Amino acid sequence: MTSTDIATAEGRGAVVLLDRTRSVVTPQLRSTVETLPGSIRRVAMYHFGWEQPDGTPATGQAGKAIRPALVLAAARALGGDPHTAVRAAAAVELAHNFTLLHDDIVDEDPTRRSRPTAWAVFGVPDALMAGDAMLALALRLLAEDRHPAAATASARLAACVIELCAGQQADCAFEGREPHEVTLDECLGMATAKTGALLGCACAMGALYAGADPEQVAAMDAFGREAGLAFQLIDDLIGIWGDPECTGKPAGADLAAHKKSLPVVAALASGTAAGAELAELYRRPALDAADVRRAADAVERAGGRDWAQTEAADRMARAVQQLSLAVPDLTAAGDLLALAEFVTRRTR
Ligand SMILES: CC(C)=CCC/C(C)=C/CC/C(C)=C/COP(=O)(O)OP(=O)(O)O
Repeated sequence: MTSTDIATAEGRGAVVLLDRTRSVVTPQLRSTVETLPGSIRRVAMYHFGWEQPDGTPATGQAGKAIRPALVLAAARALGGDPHTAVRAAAAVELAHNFTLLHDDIVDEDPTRRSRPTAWAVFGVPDALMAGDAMLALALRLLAEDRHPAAATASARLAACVIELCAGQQADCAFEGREPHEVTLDECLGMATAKTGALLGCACAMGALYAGADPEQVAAMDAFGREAGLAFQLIDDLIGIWGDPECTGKPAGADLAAHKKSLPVVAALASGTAAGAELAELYRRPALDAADVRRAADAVERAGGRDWAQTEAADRMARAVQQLSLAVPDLTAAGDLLALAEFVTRRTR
């Protein structure tokens, strides 16, 4: 296999690139997860869709693999060999899945990737421990990697996970505040930490594995963060208006959970009558299906949906600007551009 086989989607789009990434990274990911002991292994194998809860084989969705694709594509864009970054790509995906396992517990989400969440099947303690073990696996993969960039990449991933935890903590703290008390700037900062940081870290790790200089690594990180914020904005729109067939979650799930997502906070901050209507709905302890539809309509009328779409496009423009600092000849960065474009037009 050549480096072209593993990280290029030129002319074929991000879907092909993500497929190729999964075909290269999944064997590393799976063999790493299979080293886990007993019931922790069982939970992790179920979470990735490789096994049923009883341990029999399954063919469920394992995730889109956006972050490992970014690692490989960033390495390639800067002249590195993506094959040398496969462990790093698997490490980033493990860290991402640690956050998903914990996030589902915190949010009490019943479904992920169109099946019951790990905590809903195995209970909170087992899902919690499987998440912890996944993070340890990520760091072990890097510790055992003999690539010269592995130690720096490991420190970067650890710092990123701390930032993710701070972002998640801020998100939880927002839930306990009155609707109008959360500002849009606070919310953008939270989303950058909770989501943007890991996409930035994935790009920076790819750059490190390509032997890039510190300025290029920083620009790659900034590219990933901006693209990550666009990704979160689209995720928030999907959380309100996503098709349950595609998302595997009930319509308006984020509104029913009173989430102060970016379109919601933009609507609440709009000073419009629709924003006030939304605030009134959010003060109710529980929203039925009709309330959820009214809340979605209020977000739209208050301009939250349009704002999020415009902001996502703006963040993508900033991402491309940063990318051009890391890779002045953007024709070498076609895969990264394809992935960035993919995250803003995805439906799940
Ligand atoms: C510390 C802690 C618990 C932090 C929580 C961070 C967190 C879960 C942020 C949300 C990020 C996000 C949009 C995930 C979906 O990714 P995706 O659509 O790429 O998922 P996939 O892998 O299923 O495709």
